[in-house]
Amino acid sequence: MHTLVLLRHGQSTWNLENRFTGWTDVGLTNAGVKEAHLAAKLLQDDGYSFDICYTSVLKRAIKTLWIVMEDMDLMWLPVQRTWRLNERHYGALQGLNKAETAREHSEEQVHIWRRSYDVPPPALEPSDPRFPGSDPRYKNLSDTELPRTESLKLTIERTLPYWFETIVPGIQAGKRVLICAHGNSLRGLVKHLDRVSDEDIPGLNIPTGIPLVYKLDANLRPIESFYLGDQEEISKAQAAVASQGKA
Ligand SMILES: O=C(O)[C@@H](CO)OP(=O)(O)O
Repeated sequence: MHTLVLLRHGQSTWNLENRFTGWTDVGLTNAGVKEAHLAAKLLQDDGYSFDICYTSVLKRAIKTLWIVMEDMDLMWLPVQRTWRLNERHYGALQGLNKAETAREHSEEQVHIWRRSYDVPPPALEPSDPRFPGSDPRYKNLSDTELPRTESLKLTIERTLPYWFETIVPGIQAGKRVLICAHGNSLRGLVKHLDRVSDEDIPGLNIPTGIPLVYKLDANLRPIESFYLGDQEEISKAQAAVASQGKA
């Protein structure tokens, strides 16, 4: 049996301001830092440890991972950063307040943009400063890889190749893996692991800073999965994420 832990970064400044974030590289709030410390404690108290960590190239996930590694005295572990674990690119919605957007375009429309499987938000123009084309961290991406917007489907299409080519061989070789990433890049991974249907995926919300443990069989099929911590608080945190798109 293999153990895999998924962790969404702690609360970011734009989570707090309820803004569509996507590839915008915002930092953690003090509450987000606390969440990362608590995640480390939950992992340590239950005896988890890791051999390798994966994260995105966005500082809210990297910083969360650093805190967890430091608290667990695992700062020596190898860390691989990849744009393929970045948050889904939110296109022209990046920076807008979710509740204001719901008031302007309706809650139904915002729910479709946030949670539908294959409807991408409005795309950015390449001349838009939010387009990642001139950011040095993405200089090796091809024109087709550089997103102007992403649905969950498109996010999964760039995340899963990394999962299969890089992460899976490590797990199969017996490595205990921690993936510290984002709400929607992790929703894509959970959709794949749990075979969640396109119809059911809108109902899946991943809270910030709470370790999600998967026990996987030899074929990497889930035997069980569970969040660490107070289950009532976790349900509340999931409901709070779902309601961020209310007017
Ligand atoms: O804004 C975002 O990038 C994501 C995660 O914070 O939001 P949502 O939960 O609305 O997909």
